[in-house]
Amino acid sequence: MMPFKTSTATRALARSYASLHNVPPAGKSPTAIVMLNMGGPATVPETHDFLKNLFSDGDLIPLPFQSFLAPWIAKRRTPQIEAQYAAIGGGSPILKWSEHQGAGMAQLLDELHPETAPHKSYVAFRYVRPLTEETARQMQADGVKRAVAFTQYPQYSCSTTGSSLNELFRKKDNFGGIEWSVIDRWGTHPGFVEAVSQNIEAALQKFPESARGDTVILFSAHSLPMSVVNRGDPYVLEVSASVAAVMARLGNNNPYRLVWQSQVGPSAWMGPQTNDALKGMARLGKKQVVLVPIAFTSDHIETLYELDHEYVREAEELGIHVERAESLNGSPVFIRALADIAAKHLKDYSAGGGPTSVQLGLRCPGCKNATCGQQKSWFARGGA
Ligand SMILES: C=CC1=C(C)c2cc3[nH]c(cc4nc(cc5[nH]c(cc1n2)c(C)c5CCC(=O)O)C(CCC(=O)O)=C4C)c(C)c3C=C
Ligand code: FES
Ligand SMILES: [Fe+2]
Repeated sequence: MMPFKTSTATRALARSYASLHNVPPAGKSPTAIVMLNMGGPATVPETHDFLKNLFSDGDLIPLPFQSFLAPWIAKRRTPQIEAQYAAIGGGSPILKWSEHQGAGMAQLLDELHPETAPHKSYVAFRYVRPLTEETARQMQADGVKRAVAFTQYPQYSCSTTGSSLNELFRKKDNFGGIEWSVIDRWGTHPGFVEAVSQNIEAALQKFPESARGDTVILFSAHSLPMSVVNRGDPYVLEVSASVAAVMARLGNNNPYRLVWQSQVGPSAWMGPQTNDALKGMARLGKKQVVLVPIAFTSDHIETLYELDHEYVREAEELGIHVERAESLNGSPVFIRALADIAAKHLKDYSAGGGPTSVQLGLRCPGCKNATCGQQKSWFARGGA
């Protein structure tokens, strides 16, 4: 234990010395902001490897005989999912949007927090390139000594952000002993809330003014298996908090519900399901709905295929007019929010704040995954 304590103390001392004496960062080594996300196949032929990596992730889907079952399930599922990526233009736009958002954020950060400039954003995906090892190689080539792991999932789930942090922990040696801190959730940040609200307002504008107040706002988030919810995963609570914050910002002028999409397989998942909720709205005589993706910051098959191709069409056949609020994608308000979140984190850290949120330290009451515990302790020591 002693070496950890010593290195944490040394880092804290160096940080407070630097902040008191305004010492510029040594050399030109950039402060890395590592944007963590799941990724998606950039082209249709990459779908199989994406699914294979996804079904091999025991933090997301623990399977018996995982290394045998994962390739088998992936192979069976590939044609159906390939067709969906083909239908949305030949691949997932997530890498394009992550690079765009990251570059905009890093540029703003140099102004907002010059003490840690230059900042450079990196993408680390969980299931497609650039995977953690590739990002680590690039960061080593750039001489990175200090990095912030910045989850791009606004709300924390052990199956998403937790999986990415576990993967960083497992691959830590590839980075060559750099100093880490973590931004693990930001689902009620005012800038994020503002960006989502503006996209909802734009969708509401598409309805005639006289009937706008009757429009139902349906927030749709990727569902979770009930086994994960009942383990004590914080995601459902945190998505609900985002919804409440957005509705408060919109003045609570419309009725709304939070519904859940994209469940996979036969087990019980969090509900109500988005498509059932739309049918329910039709049955209740509701004629206007704004559909809002709330748990993902760029377009992906769940918005472009599942929502736009399937649910919106089905709802319109039932006589409902549905407008989907745009995903955050290139929203300048959102990019500014990312920069504000990172700047505050770097400022607090320079002032002696901890490397992670207090909340990250607590494992789910039902957690049996030893890696979660090791990962949390390691990040709590700043990656030492
Ligand atoms: C916050 C978002 C997401 C949560 C929470 C989440 C949990 C979760 N997902 C699966 C299984 C699959 N997810 C798949 C695709 C997929 N998942 C998300 C987001 C969350 N998942 C997105 C954005 C995507 C699509 C990626 C893209 O298009 O860019 C898939 C693959 C597609 C399919 O086969 O249907 C699976 C499988 C589980 C089991 C889970 C919680 C434990
Ligand atoms: S599953 Fe939540 S901390 Fe391990
Ligand atoms: Fe998923």
